[in-house]
Amino acid sequence: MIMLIKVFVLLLVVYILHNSYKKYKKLDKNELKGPTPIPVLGNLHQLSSLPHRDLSKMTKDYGDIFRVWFADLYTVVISDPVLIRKIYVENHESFRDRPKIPSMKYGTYYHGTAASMGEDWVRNRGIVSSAMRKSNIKHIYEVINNQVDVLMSTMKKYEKRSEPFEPRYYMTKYTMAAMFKYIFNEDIGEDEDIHTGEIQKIMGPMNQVMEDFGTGSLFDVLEISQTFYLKWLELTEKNFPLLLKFFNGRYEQHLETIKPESPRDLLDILINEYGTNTHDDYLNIASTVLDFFFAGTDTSSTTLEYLFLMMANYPEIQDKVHQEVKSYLKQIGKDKVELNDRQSLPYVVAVIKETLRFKPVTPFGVPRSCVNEITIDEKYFIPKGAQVIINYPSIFENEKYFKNANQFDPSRFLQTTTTNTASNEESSFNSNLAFIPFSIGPRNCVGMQFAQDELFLAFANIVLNFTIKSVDGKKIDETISYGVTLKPKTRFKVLLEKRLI
Ligand code: HEM
Repeated sequence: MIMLIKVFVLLLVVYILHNSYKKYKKLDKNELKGPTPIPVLGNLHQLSSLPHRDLSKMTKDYGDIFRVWFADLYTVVISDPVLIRKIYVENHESFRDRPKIPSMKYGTYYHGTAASMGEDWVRNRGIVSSAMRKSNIKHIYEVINNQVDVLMSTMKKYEKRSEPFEPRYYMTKYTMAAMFKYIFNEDIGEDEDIHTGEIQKIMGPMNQVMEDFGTGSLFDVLEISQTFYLKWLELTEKNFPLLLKFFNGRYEQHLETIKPESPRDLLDILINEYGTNTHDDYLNIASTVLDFFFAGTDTSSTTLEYLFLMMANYPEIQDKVHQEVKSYLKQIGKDKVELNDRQSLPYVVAVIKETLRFKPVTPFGVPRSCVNEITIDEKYFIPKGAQVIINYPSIFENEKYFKNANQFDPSRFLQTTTTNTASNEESSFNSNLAFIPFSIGPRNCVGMQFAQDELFLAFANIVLNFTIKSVDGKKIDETISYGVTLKPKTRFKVLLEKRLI
């Protein structure tokens, strides 16, 4: 027994020595600065329940680009838009991959859009971008527009009954129903309960997956446990199989009824583009569909939830939005906002942008990985395999780019100075070079346009029709809680009053 303990202690000492050597050895003369790590945990012990805040504080000590150790994962944190451009745009090829950690691998095995790597990603991204173009703007618009009608009808019922309305529930339903229609050509009834109907079949397991390993697990970033953790997920994790089962039902139905020459929805287009010959084709289609649900529902619905919160807390801004929409529609003789009205409603767009800035939903976006060692600007060395994350809240709170950054002030987006080098689609939205909620470069958010359309149509029509007020006449708590998305800590309700159009 004593012998056994001795062997164990010896192994532990060797492990800690080896682990420390890895963390303390000098990598390069241009090595990034960062807080001193401890063996095994690295800097994890320095992170609280709001890690983006802790990393923002570290920016003050170590600069706009620094390194932290998430246990054994060397991580580069960037908080400066100029550096992000150098990395994500000018050196895109060196940073286009995702970290090879169990939670990224499990489930999709690096298939689809969000988790694939290298040339596979180039092909997948090409297919999904082309599929989105083929499903054409008019179709996407119709999908979203119909969901706005359903939403307005529901909200009117709440308003008539003077019953408090819960934005989180209905904004989830709105973005989920839009996704169901866009991907499966499937209608979600106005009366369907998201906790018991079709939506729940995907949302339940999806939320559980995000809760279980979406925000990272120690086993994910400890080298010694990675193989075991992946195996453990494969053997015990129950939600991803449920997601695949849900997808399979739709996939089989589509295969039986598809007419390749007239695709009905995104799934038909993906089947046409990938084909159905190999298991890889199947995994790419399944993963792409699940990526859209994971990346494209909670992000948009949480932003809409924040829009309700901000409108209730800033009634004068809400009135200004209403006035802009109302007087414009009066001029052109309409009673509903459509997508082609966007150019004529700059304040509506400014309020959406300011909400994305003031309450960013993705604290770190989706992490990237460095493919080959590289030195940026001849002074920032990034080793091969390093994880790279953007600290979005830190950029959006930077006074250098956003004056009076701690104030909710949509008017900052009315004075536009285009000083960036982004693509046309990006630069028309990112009028301030630091305003990059959808990331930048070739691997930015593929659903950026979809999200903007969803937000614009819902928000403009809501504020046109209703006054949003807090239930008790006081300000609603603006505190956030950390997760895959940053959400309002309190699940709030609002009162809706009818506006005279
Ligand atoms: C407010 C809403 C949204 C925000 C703030 C947002 C933000 C982001 C960010 C920051 C990334 C990471 C990009 C990178 O690696 O640099 C991303 C990726 C992605 N987003 Fe969005 N997103 C939103 C809505 C959507 C929607 C509606 C969809 C689908 C229709 C979508 C689909 C995706 C996909 C598939 C990726 C992975 C892209 C790739 O790896 O090539 N997102 N998003």
